[in-house]
Parts: sequence; C-alpha cells; structure tokens
Amino acid sequence: MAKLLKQSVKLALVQLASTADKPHNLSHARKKVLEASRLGAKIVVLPECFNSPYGTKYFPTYAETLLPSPPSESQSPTFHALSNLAKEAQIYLVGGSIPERVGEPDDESAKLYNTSLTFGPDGGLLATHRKVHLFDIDIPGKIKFRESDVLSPGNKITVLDLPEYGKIAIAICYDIRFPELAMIAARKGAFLLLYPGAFNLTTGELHWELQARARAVDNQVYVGLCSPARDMEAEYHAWGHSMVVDPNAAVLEQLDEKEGIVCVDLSGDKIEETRKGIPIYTQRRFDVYPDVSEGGKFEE
Ligand SMILES: NC(=O)CC(=O)C(=O)O
Repeated sequence: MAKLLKQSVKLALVQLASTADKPHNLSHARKKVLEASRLGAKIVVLPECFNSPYGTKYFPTYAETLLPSPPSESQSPTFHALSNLAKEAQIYLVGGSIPERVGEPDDESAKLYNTSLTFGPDGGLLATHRKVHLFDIDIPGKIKFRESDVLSPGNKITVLDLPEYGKIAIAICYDIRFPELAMIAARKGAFLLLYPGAFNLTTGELHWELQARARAVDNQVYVGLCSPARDMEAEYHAWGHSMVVDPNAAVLEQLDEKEGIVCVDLSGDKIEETRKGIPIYTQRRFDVYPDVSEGGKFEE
C-alpha cells in the first residue's frame, strides 16, 4: 500500500507574539517564518488570528476581502504577504487564520469568517478553510465567548495534496473538538491534521493537549496545534503550548506560553508502524456503526 507520507518532512509551528498593529504582525511573521525555513522546515504554520487581536470586536476592523482570488493588495495585504513569503522561503505556508469579509465594508449584509489560507512554494493559493464550528462557550466565572455574534461558519472540510509529501487537513481551533471532521479527513488519506488555534487559560489547561492527542490516537496520524504566544496585556489570553503529536499520541515537542518555534521531523514510516502495531484501521465494524468518512463536504 502506498505510504500516506511519501517522504520525511520537517514541520514548523510558529507561536507568534502578535499585537494590534497589523503591518508589524505581518513583518514579524515574515521574520519568524524565514527563521523556521532556515531550520529546514518545508511546512510552516502560523497561529489563529495571527495578524490581529483575537476578539469579536476586532474582527470587522481587521477583516480583509479575499475574493476574487487573487484579491488586490489593498483588499488583502495579508494574502499578498503570505503568498510572497511562501515563495521566498520555498515552503508550504499554512497562514494561521485571519478575519475574512465577503461583501463591502459598509454593507450590513456582508459576512465575516475566520479563514485560513495555505500557499505553495510557487506562491499560489492551495486551500482556503473557513472555521466550521464557531467558538461559542459560556463557562460561568471563567470565560464567555461568542464568535457567532459576528462570524458566519464555513461549510466544508479542507484536505489538500502536497505532491512531494501527501495529504494534509486544515481546520481551525474549536474545529478540533469535533472528531468527525478529523476522522473524515484522516480516512480521506491525510497524514497530518493541522489546527491553528487559540485556546485560553481555562480550556487550554483542560483540553488543549488532550484534544491534540485524542485526534492523533483516534486516527493514527500526526497532529499539529499552533497557538499565538500569550500576551497578558491583551483581552484574550491565549494558552500557547503549540505542539506536535505523533500517530501514537506521543507529544513530540511542545512550547510554553512564550513566542517560539516548534520544529520536528515527521517520519514516513511512523504512521505505518503505528497502524501495524495497533491495526484499528482494518478492524472497524461498519456492520455495527456507520462509516462517517462516507459523508463530508469538500471543495467543489
Ligand atoms: N478559540 C477557540 O476557537 C476554541 C477554544 O478556545 C476552545 O475550544 O477551548
């Protein structure tokens, strides 16, 4: 059987310290992504909302128009910065996420999304993922957050093929809590599930590592979670702790809350070795329960 991951590849997660200054965030992201590529990374990931503060009141101000593709520089400076950076570094760049606007800025019916753009080494846009599950939670005395007050949800699963390596899946933060999405992507052949994400001091402690390891062990694939660095001056305190988990659910590398880069080799053999040892992939009982990977909406 063909290997899911065709050859070893270095993956880097850039846990970026972002500010309220978008041009600064973009140039700082460039510096750190180039640093990651000098470490040998060929797939580099940025955090959720890497070019703005994370909060519903900020999304309309920071939102960029991404369609038509490619948008003009004034419609989306971030699109162009990421595209140029992927080309300059000759990498696959998963551009975390940014607030996206569909419609005119002064149009009340315009929609906003939390959107991730992925570019290839030639600077071309390979994939767009809009956060499917919006982060609406209310834990009394701890944290209340309602993305759905301003954002609309995406409606598809994002799996893309990197010709030299194989398929990867991209989803955003709260999406990780919905195992169906990960399972469908993995059953479609993804060797790596990537989640730019910004858990917080309540849910981070409880669930960040647990969710990463759970999605890895469920699916016997690599999982990468890329958070912003924590800024205690900001309104939202990100958990940090960007990490890569292997197909056996072992944490390969994890940061603390400060800015940094996780850089690890993903092995072409590890997935096969894990699945050979614990062969859940061939032991599923679709005569007892349905195969969720038979469903799912992908890019048309
Ligand atoms: N920020 C998120 O989308 C999700 C999160 O913080 C959590 O699930 O916890």
